[in-house]
Amino acid sequence: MPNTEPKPTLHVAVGVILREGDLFIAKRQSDQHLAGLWEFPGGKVEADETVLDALKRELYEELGIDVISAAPLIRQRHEYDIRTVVLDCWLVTEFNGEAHGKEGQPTTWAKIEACASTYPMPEPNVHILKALVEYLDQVQ
Ligand SMILES: Nc1nc2c([nH]c(=O)n2[C@H]2C[C@H](O)[C@@H](COP(=O)(O)OP(=O)(O)OP(=O)(O)O)O2)c(=O)[nH]1
Ligand SMILES: [Mg+2]
Repeated sequence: MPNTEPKPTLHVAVGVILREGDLFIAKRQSDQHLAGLWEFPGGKVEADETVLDALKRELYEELGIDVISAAPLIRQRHEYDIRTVVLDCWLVTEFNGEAHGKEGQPTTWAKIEACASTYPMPEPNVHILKALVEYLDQVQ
């Protein structure tokens, strides 16, 4: 029978964490949507939160870091078969603590060029990486 449930839209706060040219990425776990792909850490924005609040909460919960400085980079919408996501991506350039996978997820610092190739990523992340490279070209 076809699924007639309306497709949910998730608003997701996403942290593009940059340190000395490398990005901090995490592997999605086997029980998650898009399992096995590498992502920029983050998670759903709750009803009572700003995106920045959600970003800070998620990066503390997932990586144990305190965000000091972050700025909006791109908002990328993508339709999956089971859901639509609105990825509200922020560039994080200053934080306290040593980022690590607090929830047992594999993590690594990766070169920008290795993201989405050596480390396979979800489709919309290609647009996020493009926005990052364009932004860095402007400011450097
Ligand atoms: N965090 C994150 N999610 C991404 C990225 N690219 C991408 O398509 N997504 C998708 C995967 C999921 O469908 C959705 C995030 O929702 P989720 O439900 O997995 O979020 P979560 O488990 O991390 O959230 P939470 O329970 O921690 O609040 O966004 C990305 O780079 N980072
Ligand atoms: Mg998450």
